[in-house]
Order: sequence, then structure tokens, then C-alpha cells
Amino acid sequence: MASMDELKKAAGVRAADMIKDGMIVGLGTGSTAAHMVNRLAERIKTEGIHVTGVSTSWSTTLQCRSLGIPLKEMGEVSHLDMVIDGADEIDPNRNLIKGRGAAHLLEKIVASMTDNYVIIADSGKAVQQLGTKFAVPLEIIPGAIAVVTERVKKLGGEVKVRMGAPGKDGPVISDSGNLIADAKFAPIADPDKLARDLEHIVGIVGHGLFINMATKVILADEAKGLIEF
Ligand SMILES: O=C[C@H](O)[C@H](O)[C@H](O)COP(=O)(O)O
Repeated sequence: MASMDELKKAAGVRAADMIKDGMIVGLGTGSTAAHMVNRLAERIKTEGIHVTGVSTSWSTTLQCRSLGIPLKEMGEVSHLDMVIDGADEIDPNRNLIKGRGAAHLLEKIVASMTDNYVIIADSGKAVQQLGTKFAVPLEIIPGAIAVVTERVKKLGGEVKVRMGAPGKDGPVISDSGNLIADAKFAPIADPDKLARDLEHIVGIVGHGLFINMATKVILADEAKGLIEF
């Protein structure tokens, strides 16, 4: 029986093998994206392909540096040939919840730079409706936490500031210096509307709903192998 990690690796390897020589590629964050980055490094070494990455977090940047993957700064580019990333929930329309690792704001900026956005995951991430298992991660300007909590409540969500244990006392602070919180909604009937409503709340600089962004999903399933849609 394949472990969860083996399934994530299968999806990561499949996506890394889609990268072509000469591409500039956005590299996501998380345990599944890490497998993709490892495979990309292996291809750069063994096949001699020239690929430049754009990282979505300090975590991925450090991994790329240790593996010798050349990187460009996010602020230097406005178009990417491809972006590959993991997700926390994926619905049948390829809408996503992302941000378990607090990287969703930078991941969304990078994802907005491509029309080739590939999501990789084990099949346990597939849901019929977003919000089934996960809360919606928010990135919030610290001084706006009280007003954001009130406004999100009016939309039916319960906001909890995410705590940094075991590696840090107090709240999780994003790579951009903002507070991370999670807003729990009942399964989300209209994710597109909720995404727009959250964008209208001053003080929220990013949320983990990724609507109509992914162009391909690769799911690794124990019984069915790789599923693409
Ligand atoms: O902030 C983290 C990201 O959105 C991740 O891509 C997402 O949480 C999936 O991570 P993993 O592949 O570790 O489940």
C-alpha cells in the first residue's frame, strides 16, 4: 500500500516532468510541492535543462538554494510559463483552498502570472464542496484583526488567529509580516461570491480561496493511479 507521501511524490514527479527546457516556473510551497522541486533539481542535473524558478516562500527558496535551482525574484517577473503548487482542498471545478502553510498570498500572486497553473495533490484533497474539511486561511494586517473578525462573522465565518506552536510562541506571521488567521465557514455554497466578499474587507490582504485559477489538477490515488482533470 502506497503511503500518503509516496502519493504526493508521484503527483510532484509527474508535474516536474511537464517542465520544458528554457521555462521560467513558479514553484509552490508545502510537502507536495517539495517533491516537485526535488524532481526538478534532479532533471536540471541529469538532463542539463535550463529552468529558472520563482519561489512562493522562504521555505521553497531555501530548498531551491540547497539544490542549486536558479531563482528569480518574484518582483522581477510578470509572466511565468508555468506554476506548480499543492492545495488543501480541490473541488470538481478546480477551485481550491490553499494556505495551510501560510504561503497563500505569495502563491496567489505567482499563480496570477500564468495561464498554465498545475495543482498537485494526493486524492484525499478532493472534495465536492470547498470548506468541507478546511477553514479559509486569511492574511491580515495586524491592526485590522478586530474589524476583520467582525466583518467575516457577518459573512458567516468564525475567525481564529493561527498560533505558531511548536516552533514559535504567539501567532503565525507570514513571510510578508502579516497575521495569519483561519475563517471557518460551513461548506461554502458559492466560493466565487465568498472570495469577492472577503476581498471587499479592508485589512484582509489575501485569502486562501483560489477561484478559476488552476488549469490542471494532478491527483495521485492509491487505487486509480494518477488522475488528471
Ligand atoms: O501555504 C501552503 C500552501 O498553500 C500549500 O501548497 C498547501 O497547504 C498544500 O500543502 P501540502 O502539499 O503540504 O499538503
